[in-house]
Amino acid sequence: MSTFIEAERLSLRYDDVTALDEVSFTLTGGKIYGLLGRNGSGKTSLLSLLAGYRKPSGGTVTVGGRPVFENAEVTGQLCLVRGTGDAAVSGLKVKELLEFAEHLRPSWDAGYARELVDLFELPVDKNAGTLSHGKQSALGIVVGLASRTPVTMFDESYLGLDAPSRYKFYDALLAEAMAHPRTMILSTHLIEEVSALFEEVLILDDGRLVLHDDAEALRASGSAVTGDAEQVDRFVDGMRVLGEKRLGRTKSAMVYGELDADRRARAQAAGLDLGPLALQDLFIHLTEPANAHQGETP
Ligand SMILES: Nc1ncnc2c1ncn2[C@@H]1O[C@H](COP(=O)(O)OP(=O)(O)OP(=O)(O)O)[C@@H](O)[C@H]1O
Repeated sequence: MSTFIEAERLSLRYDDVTALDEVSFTLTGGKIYGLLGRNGSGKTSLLSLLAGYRKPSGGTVTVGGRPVFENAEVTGQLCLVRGTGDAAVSGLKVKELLEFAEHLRPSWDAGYARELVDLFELPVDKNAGTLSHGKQSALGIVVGLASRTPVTMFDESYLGLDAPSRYKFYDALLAEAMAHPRTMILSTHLIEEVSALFEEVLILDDGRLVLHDDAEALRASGSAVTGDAEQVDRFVDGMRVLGEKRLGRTKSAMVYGELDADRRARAQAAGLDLGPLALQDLFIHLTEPANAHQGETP
């Protein structure tokens, strides 16, 4: 199935709350997409529309050119894992829940599911609803990965996972994306941890899409300038500074825009380090109330 995803002026309202406001984008598919946004920015709302869980209040969303809502041919190819999964309400044992997931997904890989169950040390005979928060998240991740659906979405699936388990998830996701390329969308606000996985990034703010771009291009769209605070201040004077951090006499300033050879030589002469822009800094800058809704560039 083609996983070309197209949203056209997509809106979702809950009574008087506009959760998504005329969001438009095209995802060509076969990549790992990062969906970023602060709490309440509309990430879950957008994923529920992409998964066909809800009907848009306005606009359209299609996968492979076909509308998603109430279209079983399309929704059978999609898997959305929400937060800690839906394990708590199922009343099923872990192994029964996995059998149920297998029954729903023609693309399910049972051998891979067993490997992941071992990786996350899930007790298969335990009632899924009695698992710890983190283990329920891990179960959701197993369902999402082993489903091998052409479009797989993880809505803040790291919730409750401890750091070692989160890194197991990131490693498994990357290995899976390389071995079985498919469209994966991850919503998160733990940006620094996962940003290296993203090939494209979408940032929502207050129900609007404020940025959609290639992750590499974003990292290259600016620089982190680090060194002696006075030298940094002198160097960035007149440039567009997205954010700053200071530790004692050392300062790091995130600047937007390409640095030409002359600027780079000046940085070197002043003993300053130049690194790529961190997606997290761009995210914070774009979603700060003072900077909100200013279009597709920082
Ligand atoms: N069922 C609902 N009824 C009414 N309002 C809702 C409902 N679900 C979400 N909202 C509202 O819609 C807006 C977007 O919420 P959404 O859950 O999509 O954001 P989010 O980016 O996923 O947030 P978070 O990171 O906190 O999970 C918020 O203002 C939220 O309060």
